[in-house]
Amino acid sequence: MERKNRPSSIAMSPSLPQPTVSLEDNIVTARLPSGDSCQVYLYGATVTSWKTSDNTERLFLSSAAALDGSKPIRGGIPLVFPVFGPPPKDHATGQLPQHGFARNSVWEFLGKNSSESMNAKADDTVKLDFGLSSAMLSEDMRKKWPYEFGLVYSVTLGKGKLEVQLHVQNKGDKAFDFQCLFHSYFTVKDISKTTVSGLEGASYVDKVRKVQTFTEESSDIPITSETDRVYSTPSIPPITVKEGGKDSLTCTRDALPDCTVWNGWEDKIASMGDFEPKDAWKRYLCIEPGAVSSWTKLEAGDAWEGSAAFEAKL
Ligand SMILES: O=P(O)(O)OC[C@H]1O[C@H](O)[C@H](O)[C@@H](O)[C@@H]1O
Repeated sequence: MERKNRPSSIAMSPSLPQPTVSLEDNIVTARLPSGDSCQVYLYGATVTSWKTSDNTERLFLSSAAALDGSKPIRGGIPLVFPVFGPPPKDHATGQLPQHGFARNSVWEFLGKNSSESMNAKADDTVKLDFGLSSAMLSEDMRKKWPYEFGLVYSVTLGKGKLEVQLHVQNKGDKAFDFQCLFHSYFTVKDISKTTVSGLEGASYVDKVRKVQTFTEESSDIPITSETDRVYSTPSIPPITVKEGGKDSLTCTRDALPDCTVWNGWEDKIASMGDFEPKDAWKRYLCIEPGAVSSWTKLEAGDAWEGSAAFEAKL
């Protein structure tokens, strides 16, 4: 018997606009139907751009940043692993470069995962995964840090939001210590009208005042001179950047007890060859969530995960 084409009894949901993701010239670009977008270089898995739907660039990127893989990218979100700052000479990371090797290694793009596939109504986030393992390091770097590891770095773009998450796995047969941090450079309109709240009561190491430890007394910290502080906030409250008294960005954290607040101010920025334009110290602030005030020990076979979510408010 001849079968007639009949309209399907299953109602087809109208197709929703989807996030787009492209990989071109070793740069991954993601865009949401809302207009939010981000860009990630495979070099360092460095997020170099995060734009919200109003087309506002939320990350500061130096116009003199090396984007050719010759040195870490100045601006965006360089990833610090397995050591923050100059490595202590008496530690297993002692031979590594400042801030480790993650920001100057070429990562692999592992693919995207949009929320649409899990929930047909949601088309407003896309997760980009990047991988780096010991086998991908140069021989020189493997000698300097001879541990077997696997990193998965996930960057999730949402409406007005960007979340970064690092998963660290010890794939070898000996334990290792690490530190990690998201070295995020945010744009601000005017540093003299910018304050940071959420750190009252936290202890901090002040690198400008020759590495002394203090307790933060201010509920709203103004940035009025060179600032380079590593705050330790075990209770992990949200941190808020305010501009002209209004919330412009919030940062919530998971498993990251520390946060560096850095602005090099006029003289230090003048001495940094890859930081341009020279007056841009007035228009950026680094808020760097991480786990850096002590070492995280990862036993053979164990894994660890930490994340930070940034939400644009203005
Ligand atoms: O020049 P880099 O190695 O990228 O470091 C830039 C800055 O990173 C962190 O914020 C440190 O706390 C600062 O002391 C350092 O100056």
